[in-house]
Amino acid sequence: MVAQDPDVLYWPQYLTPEDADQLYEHCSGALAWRQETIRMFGRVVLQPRLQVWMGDMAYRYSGRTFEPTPWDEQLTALARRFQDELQVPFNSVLCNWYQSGAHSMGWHSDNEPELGNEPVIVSVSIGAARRFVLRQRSNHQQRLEYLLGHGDVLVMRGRTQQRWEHALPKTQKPVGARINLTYRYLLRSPQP
Ligand SMILES: O=C(O)CCC(=O)C(=O)O
Ligand SMILES: [Fe+2]
Repeated sequence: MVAQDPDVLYWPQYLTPEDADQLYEHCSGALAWRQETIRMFGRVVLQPRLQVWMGDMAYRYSGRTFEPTPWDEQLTALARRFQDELQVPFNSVLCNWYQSGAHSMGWHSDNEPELGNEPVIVSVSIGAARRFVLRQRSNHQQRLEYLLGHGDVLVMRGRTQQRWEHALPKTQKPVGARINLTYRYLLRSPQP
């Protein structure tokens, strides 16, 4: 079998609009959202989004360690659904809240060593639709783009994190708020 490159599954409206509405209400109200700082080129800057790291272990990226908040019941139920669907375990979820078009996520790969070689990352989108873009590391002209809407799920797996980067670009257009949940499996806690 030829390996998919990138290996991306896209399941539009995986959640019904009603379930997605309910999940949005729940997440926006019940999670302990924070606007975190990270170190970028030696400077400490606020991230252009709110975040919650949830799960069994701490997570380390961009020079910071994030201690987890305990599992939420609804987000645990979703993790079980994805485990059944994809036959791989998930023990963490990074929640991102983009409150306007000015909130974004820059180019990166989810390639921290704790995620292992070929991580399976499941991304759930709720709220306003936003562009999600992938580009090949070795050729930035090679791109793939999805408009991730309310209830959509996108899965990245195989060598996608090794060979591709992804981003959620800012937009000047007036857009509503969007919450994104990315389920991951951490092999171990980060090494100090
Ligand atoms: O918001 C998104 O769709 C992307 C989130 C993402 O790439 C991440 O959390 O690593
Ligand atoms: Fe990512």
